[in-house]
Amino acid sequence: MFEAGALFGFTGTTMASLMFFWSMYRQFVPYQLRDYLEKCFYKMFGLVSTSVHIKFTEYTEDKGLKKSQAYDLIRNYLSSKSTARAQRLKANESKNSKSLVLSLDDHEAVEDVFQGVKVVWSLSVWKSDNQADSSERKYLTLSFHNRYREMITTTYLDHVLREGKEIGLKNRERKLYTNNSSQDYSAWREGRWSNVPFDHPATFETLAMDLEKKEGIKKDLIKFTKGKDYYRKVGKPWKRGYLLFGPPGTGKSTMISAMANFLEYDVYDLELTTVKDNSELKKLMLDTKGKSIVVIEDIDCSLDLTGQRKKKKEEDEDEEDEEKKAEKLLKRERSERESKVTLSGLLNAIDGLWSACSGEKIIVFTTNYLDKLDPALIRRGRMDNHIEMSYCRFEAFKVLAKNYLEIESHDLYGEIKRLVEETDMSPADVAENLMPKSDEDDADICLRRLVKSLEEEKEKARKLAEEEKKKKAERDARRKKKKAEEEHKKKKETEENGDVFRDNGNLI
Ligand SMILES: Nc1ncnc2c1ncn2[C@@H]1O[C@H](COP(=O)(O)OP(=O)(O)OP(=O)(O)O)[C@@H](O)[C@H]1O
Ligand SMILES: [Mg+2]
Repeated sequence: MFEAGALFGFTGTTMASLMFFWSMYRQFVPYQLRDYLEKCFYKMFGLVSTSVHIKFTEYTEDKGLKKSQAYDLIRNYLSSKSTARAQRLKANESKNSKSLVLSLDDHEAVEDVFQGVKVVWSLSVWKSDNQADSSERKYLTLSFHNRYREMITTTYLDHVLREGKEIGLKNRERKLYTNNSSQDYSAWREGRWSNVPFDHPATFETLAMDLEKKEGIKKDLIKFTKGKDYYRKVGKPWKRGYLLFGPPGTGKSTMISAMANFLEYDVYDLELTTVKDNSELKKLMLDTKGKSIVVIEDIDCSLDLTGQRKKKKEEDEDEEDEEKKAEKLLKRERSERESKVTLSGLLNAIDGLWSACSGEKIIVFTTNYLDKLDPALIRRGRMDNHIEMSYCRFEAFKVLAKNYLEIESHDLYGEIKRLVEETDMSPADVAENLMPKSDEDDADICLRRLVKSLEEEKEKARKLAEEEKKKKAERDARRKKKKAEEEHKKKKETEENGDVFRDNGNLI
């Protein structure tokens, strides 16, 4: 009835009276009676009516009783419309119990306007007449004027489903997936992945790094998320690869969380060493959903991905001490025993992911040593954006000071600026110094602690450089001596051979 009034575009006092009548009717007439009356009304009204009704049931009955995806998407779409316009709403807790989600109450209707055309959505509940059967089925009815049949059944419904999907993705509880089975005691299993709610607090605002670089990354990410049509136009899958490299504690993992929070994506943390073989890896990759970041951390340590290249390099490093060599060999043997994933398997899995999945996806590799990686793995097209996470410089320090001490300037800033520019200290270490250790620790104490720490670090680096220089000189001297000995030996051998030749000559 209300639907009919709205659809026919009654205005002014007619509409006001109708609205009053409608709210009285809704308040005082029980819904069982209302359902009956409305059915009769529609039957009678249908004979002369020019309105069209489309029913969307909560469950589809074709393959057993299966939840209808379209119904869920429409409910998502209607949630915001209902909050703004419906008279009776239902409040539910969100999945992460952090907020309330309002939606259309049963037996309630809400109006929507699309391209100037009014439509009405109503939510009804069907209950079985059979006393023994207590089940109830919900359904949504879309009502509109027949004149707009074409537009509503195509453009409008497409719009509703698309928006519903977007809203659903936005409201969903984001997840951190892992393939590492040893960590999943409290996690839910979903196919090959287990998951826990993703609740990392890192954001780009709290990430300490060069501001220009940070803005560049944000812009790149925004461009990527809006690039659906562009990627289609240039014939590329809608994916982007990031390689984050830099020393430990410079914020590579923090950056991944900031990216996920910025884009509102899920995170798949792929532990390569626990993947059995190449085909398992491919299945894992294909099992990931859209709007997600697939992460492989410390890719240089995960597997012997550099193969022959690395072995050759090791042979060249004749100065490397035995202990280190044995440790590396043990590590490689262990990873070979645990996993049979190869470099080409990884490349294929990434390319499979690139081409076979729908929806936008980002893959991130992190490493402490860029030069240890095979060029094929990090070439543009696979890893489109190479981002260096560096030691804490003044810009990054200011962000950390703001985060940890809530200050934007201080007398010590000048000294700190000089020190951080000439000392390599990771943001993790700077942050540790800035963190108050007791209630008495104010900004002044924390900054002085940082200055002291930076000075110590500087001194340590100076001593280390001196030692390195000394070691290098010794190494050079050893090499020179070895070379001279070899040359001397060679010369001696040539002379001896010459003597034998002369002796032989004499004999002849
Ligand atoms: N750039 C940064 N901005 C803000 N906090 C940072 C930054 N870098 C490090 N931190 C702090 O230091 C901690 C360790 O950083 P993170 O784990 O991101 O380093 P990483 O580069 O991934 O190190 P690794 O190479 O050892 O994995 C973080 O929890 C965070 O608190
Ligand atoms: Mg890390």
